[in-house]
Amino acid sequence: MSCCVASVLTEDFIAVIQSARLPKEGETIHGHNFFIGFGGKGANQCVQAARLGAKTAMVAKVGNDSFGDSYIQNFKDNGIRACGCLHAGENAIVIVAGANMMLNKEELQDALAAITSAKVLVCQLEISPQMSLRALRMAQENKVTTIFNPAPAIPDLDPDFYRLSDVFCCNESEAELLTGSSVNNVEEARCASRELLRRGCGAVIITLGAQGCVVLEAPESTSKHVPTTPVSAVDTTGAGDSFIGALAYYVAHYPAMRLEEVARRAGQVAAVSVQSMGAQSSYPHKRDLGAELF
Ligand SMILES: Nc1ncnc2c1ncn2[C@@H]1O[C@H](COP(=O)(O)OP(=O)(O)OP(=O)(O)O)[C@@H](O)[C@H]1O
Repeated sequence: MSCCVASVLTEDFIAVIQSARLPKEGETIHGHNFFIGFGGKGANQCVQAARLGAKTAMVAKVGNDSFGDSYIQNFKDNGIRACGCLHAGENAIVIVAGANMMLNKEELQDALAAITSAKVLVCQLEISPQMSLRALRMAQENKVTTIFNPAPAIPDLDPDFYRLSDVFCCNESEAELLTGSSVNNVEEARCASRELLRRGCGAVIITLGAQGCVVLEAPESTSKHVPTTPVSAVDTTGAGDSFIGALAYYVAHYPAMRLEEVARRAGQVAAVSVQSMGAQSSYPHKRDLGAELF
């Protein structure tokens, strides 16, 4: 039976509805599966990194309500240190994200120890761009490897984001918005990666769904196409976050590994995630994956 999956992503939650086909405009049809799961890009990325075995901390702001409480509980259930805006040392990976744009610089300052003692910091654009930039600066000044995911995408990205990113990782549509050129295939992704690298990042990864990703590292001028495992995809929601969470895990745990190999392994983790429904609900644990990935 053909199957459609409609996913509604809010910043914090994801609703997934499965039906035989998509409804036409104005039409009501029956779905045969519906569930709500936890979401938010930063949260997804953090959960994936934690499930692979990384010690993770989340710098986030959640509402003071039952949704916020269950959101925090979900972090705890996944072994992630989180307490609204948290203070923690000794984490391999820190993810800065937020349920809203209200995370302020005092709260970020409270997370300084967590950020500067981590091996890797991952930021997206779920908090205000100024707070993301500030967090990236804190990391860079303390030699913490930075991974920046320019999502949700904005066209007029502050140029400092490129200079503060050791790894700048985006998908096709984000690359397209940022470069102004179409990115629909490997060749176009290679061009876009050159343009993004030129803006000052240490490396660029552009993910291409079932086609894997393109990796370009400074000072190289030749990008690498890293194919992914062909799988039968059920629901690709959150695949990009699974990829980034895994990327952070491998960068933190295998610092000497070539980025191309890191991306190959992250792609294999994400390829597992597309074989079941939802975002976090589909993310594999280390125990679910082959020993060759570790
Ligand atoms: N159909 C697929 N088959 C195998 N691997 C896939 C498939 N779709 C995605 N992946 C893996 O997941 C990675 C990220 O996917 P993609 O480029 O679609 O991210 P995305 O557009 O940010 O996803 P989303 O917005 O749904 O989270 C890919 O580089 C690839 O490794």
